[in-house]
Order: sequence, then C-alpha cells, then structure tokens
Amino acid sequence: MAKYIGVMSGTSLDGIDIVLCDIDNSCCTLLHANEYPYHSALKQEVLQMIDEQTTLKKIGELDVKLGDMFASNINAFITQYQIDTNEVTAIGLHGQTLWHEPNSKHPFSMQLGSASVVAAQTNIDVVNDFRSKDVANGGQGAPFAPAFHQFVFDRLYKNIAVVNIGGMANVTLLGDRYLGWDSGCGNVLLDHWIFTTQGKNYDQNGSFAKSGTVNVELLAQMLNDPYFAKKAPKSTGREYFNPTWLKKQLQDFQELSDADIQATLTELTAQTIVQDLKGVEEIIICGGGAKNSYLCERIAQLSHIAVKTTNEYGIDSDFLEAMIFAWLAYKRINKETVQLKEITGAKKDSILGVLTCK
Ligand SMILES: Nc1ncnc2c1ncn2[C@@H]1O[C@H](COP(=O)(O)OP(=O)(O)OP(=O)(O)O)[C@@H](O)[C@H]1O
Ligand SMILES: CC(=O)N[C@H]1[C@@H]2OC[C@@H](O2)[C@@H](O)[C@@H]1O[C@H](C)C(=O)O
Repeated sequence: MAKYIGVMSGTSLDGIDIVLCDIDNSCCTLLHANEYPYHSALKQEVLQMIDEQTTLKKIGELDVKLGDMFASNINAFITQYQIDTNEVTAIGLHGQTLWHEPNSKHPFSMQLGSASVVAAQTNIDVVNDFRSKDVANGGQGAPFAPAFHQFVFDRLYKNIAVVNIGGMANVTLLGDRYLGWDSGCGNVLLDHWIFTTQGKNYDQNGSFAKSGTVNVELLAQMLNDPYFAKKAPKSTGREYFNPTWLKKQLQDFQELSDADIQATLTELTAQTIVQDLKGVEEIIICGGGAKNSYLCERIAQLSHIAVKTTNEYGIDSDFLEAMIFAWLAYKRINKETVQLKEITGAKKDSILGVLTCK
C-alpha cells in the first residue's frame, strides 16, 4: 500500500476536495477527506475567463493563482491531519477545467493550477494534466470516473449504474458491460438559476424545484438539444451547458415562474440521466447531486430502479471524485495504463498524467 493525495475542483466551482488514500492494485482506502473553500475572487475570474475573451498574461497568472490556492489548501489539509509528507508518494491534481474541446480540429482539454507551484509549495511530487494524452489519442479526455468505478464496484457482479452528479453528470454502466459517458448537465444550471433568482448557491434538497411545476413544452425543447441524442463517446462542460444555453432555451418562456423553471431544469437532469440507464438493476449515486433528495426521488420514480448512494457501499459520495485523482496518480507513478478506450473512444489505453518532481 502507498499513500496518495487526490485534489479535485469540479465544474461547480463550489469547493476544493482533498483526500488522502492508501492504494494498491486491489483497493483504494480513504484515510482523510475534507473540502476547502474556493476563493470567491478566483471563482469569478475563472467564470469570466470561460465567458469572455482573455489574454495570455491573464491565463498565465491564473495558472499560478490557482496553483497557489491548491497548494495552500493541500498544506492546510496536511497540517490538519498531521500527515507525514515523506509518506505521500504523490499528489494527483486534477486542476480547474477552463476549457474542454475534444471534438474540434485541434482538440484539447485545459486544466489550470500550476503543478510546479504545488510541488514547490508542498514538497511532494505532483501528477497533473491527466486528460491531454487521451485527447491526443483521439479520445474525449473524459469522463475518467468509469475506470475508477470499475476498479471499485466491479466486484458487485450485477448490472449497476454509477451516476456522478456534479456540475455535469456522468454515468457508468457495469456488470456484463463496461460503458460510460457524460449524460449532460448535472447541477450547473440548477445552481445558476437559483443563484440568479433567489441569491442562493444551490437548491437545498431540491425544495425550490419541488415547489414548482414542470413545464412540459420547455422540457421537451431542452431534451431536444442534440447533445442528449448523441451516441457515446461523449463529454461536455461549462463551454456548452451554461447561462447562455439556458437564456436561449427560455426565450419563448418568459411567463414561467422561477420555481417552475427550477422544477423543469431538475427534471431535465433527472430525465437525461435515466434515459441513459438501460438494463440496470441498481443505481448508485455520488457527487453533490446525491444530496438533492428531490432529484434522487425523481431518478428513482422515472427509472423504477432502486437508488442508493456510494455511502451505502462505504465510499463517501462527496469525495469519490477526489479519490479518482489519487488513484490516477498511483497509476501514473506505477506506469500503468488506464482502461478508458471503451469510454473515451481513444485509439488505445495510455499511461495518463504528467509528473512534476518536488
Ligand atoms: N444538500 C444539497 N441539496 C441539493 N444540492 C446539493 C446539496 N449539496 C450539494 N449540492 C449540489 O452539488 C453541487 C456540488 O457537487 P460536486 O461537488 O459533486 O460538484 P463538482 O465537483 O463541481 O462536479 P463535477 O466536477 O463532477 O462537475 C453543488 O453545486 C450543488 O448543486
Ligand atoms: C473536462 C472535465 O473537467 N470534465 C469533468 C466534468 O465533471 C463531471 C464531468 O464533467 C466529467 O467529464 C469530468 O470529471 C470527472 C471527474 C471525470 O473525468 O470522470
């Protein structure tokens, strides 16, 4: 067994998840986990950069600022849990996705948060830039969660779906198959709508959505978006499902109440997940969406399948994504390929990630 730190900050920009795991070729045990706040000024800078034109100077500076933020939170985590850094083999740093464009002529997936800054400030080796090699091999560079879901849940020996509902949502089908893709938007539009209309960061337990009524015309129009009909491999992000996308969808629905729109967006997330789950005996949910009880209730009602969270299998649903990057760092350090070509469409499985020594 060897110890690895995993660091994830996803598309919701709600916080930085940090974990310490003990890993070998058969298991990944979570030893410590915590979430640290995202600097609000940096969050605004990231959102602005995704929306607007920028400069090379700003990109370079943001890379360092995010690196500083990750490093200071990793150091706080190390102090809090009295971790002996000599015992940590490496940090798996996902970085902040700024742009994910795997389908263009010059495809790329860009995560910022300088590995050199993190290695220098923590004095631990860092593995980052996990997605570029898969993209270079013709893959989507996402989602990577299915490989870890397979590592952890394949031993259940039944047809299950593992559904990660973060800013975006992705599904993994395991059992007599190994499939996975991003189903589309998870919480990103729900968070945006409740923030714009009610000033809240998210719809706690889905209660605002529950107070509204789904508008079937708006739902049908949104479900008609070509992303949902597209066949795997497919992945998506904030460059696609964002406030501009929503504004366009709402053009002919100005008269709807805020609660009805929240209800319709929640239904969109639930339906686009459920339509991807064929031949499944059990749904296991993780990510922040697992705490949206109304969303989980809708997924259970629409699918007629038992819904659990990864907590029921001893894996904290809030920290599974960070565990993925601790495990991917373990795979990189041991020069093992990651089985993802079935998921991402890459022409081969590769060793993923770039190592920056301390
Ligand atoms: N109690 C709750 N009720 C409803 N929604 C919740 C609750 N707690 C968290 N969430 C939702 O979960 C989101 C955060 O999820 P998570 O941390 O998995 O996102 P992420 O890491 O950015 O995702 P990803 O990288 O997978 O897109 C919040 O923005 C919010 O929408
Ligand atoms: C490009 C990017 O950062 N994608 C994230 C995002 O968040 C969820 C979904 O969209 C998934 O594709 C991915 O993250 C997880 C960890 C993954 O690679 O499986």
